Amino acid sequence: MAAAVKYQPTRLLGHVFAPGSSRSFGRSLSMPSASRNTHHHKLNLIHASISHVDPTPLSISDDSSTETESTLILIRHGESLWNEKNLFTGCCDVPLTMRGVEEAIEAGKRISYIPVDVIFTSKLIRAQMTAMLAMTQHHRKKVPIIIHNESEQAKTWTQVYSEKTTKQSIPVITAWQLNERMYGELQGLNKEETAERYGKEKVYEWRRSFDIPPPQGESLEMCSQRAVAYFKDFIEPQLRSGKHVLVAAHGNSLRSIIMYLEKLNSQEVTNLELSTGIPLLYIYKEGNFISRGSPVGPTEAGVYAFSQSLAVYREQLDEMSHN
Ligand SMILES: O=C(O)[C@H](O)COP(=O)(O)O
Repeated sequence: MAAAVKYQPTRLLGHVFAPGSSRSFGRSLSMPSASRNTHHHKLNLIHASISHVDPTPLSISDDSSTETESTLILIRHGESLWNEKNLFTGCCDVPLTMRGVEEAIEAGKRISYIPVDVIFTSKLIRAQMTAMLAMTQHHRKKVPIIIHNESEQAKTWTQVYSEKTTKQSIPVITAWQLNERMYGELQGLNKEETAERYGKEKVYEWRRSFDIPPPQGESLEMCSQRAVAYFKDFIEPQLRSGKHVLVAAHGNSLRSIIMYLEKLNSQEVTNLELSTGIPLLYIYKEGNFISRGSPVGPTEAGVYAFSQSLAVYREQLDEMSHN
């Protein structure tokens, strides 16, 4: 008999996608075989940098089986200074505004009781700031620490020599493959002026279509070829091993990943919009991704009780904070 948990199911608010029940996908996600040495080398480096991390125990013990499930949280960065100026940003590296900082902290509150064992983010400061600010709100109080594997010296000079400290840390992996899509000759241009110059339809096509790139830039399809490949090769294996993952990235690199997770077609992804700083929650179980919309608040029971193991984890944190 499943253990009774304090947090009872309530309907999740703020579904980002079509309202209604969660959508799980029967497709078993097999990790593509990696042939390139650099790829294996990078995979080993990631495994090495987080192998010490024991997945936060989240297992359901019930009559039928002890199934392990893991959580995936996706967050688009908070508002950036160029978002505020309505400029195309792409791969330009600009920081958050104060509002973006507040959005990141609010996002952190909303996921503050959901387990995070490893964080993936892009090479761009607005996504890295969002990840680090969000984690200041987490009740587990582990320290996110950016992993530097870019050279042998970087690895040596950033070595942590305390097992206890290592166990109290969350590795943060930065990857250019998660960068925002490169907006080419639109980067730095004002979106409204660009629409006046090229026409609203053309700019909408560049911004939201799947396979039409902006001038000298990436289409969403081109972006997904790097972002989704990275997700499959480096992030999915972590989920499969039971680790709970937070990905802090960008509007389009995340749209391409969600297109993969939700099996959206090129028309559906055109209609997919991601707000800045809103966390999206998925449960990964037996190779399937179950979309759970966006947690509205840290106390929202629905986030924890729709998956009993999350509810148990929530209670463990409550007990930790009372001890
Ligand atoms: O790169 C940008 O300008 C924004 O991050 C996303 O822009 P978009 O909403 O036009 O894709």
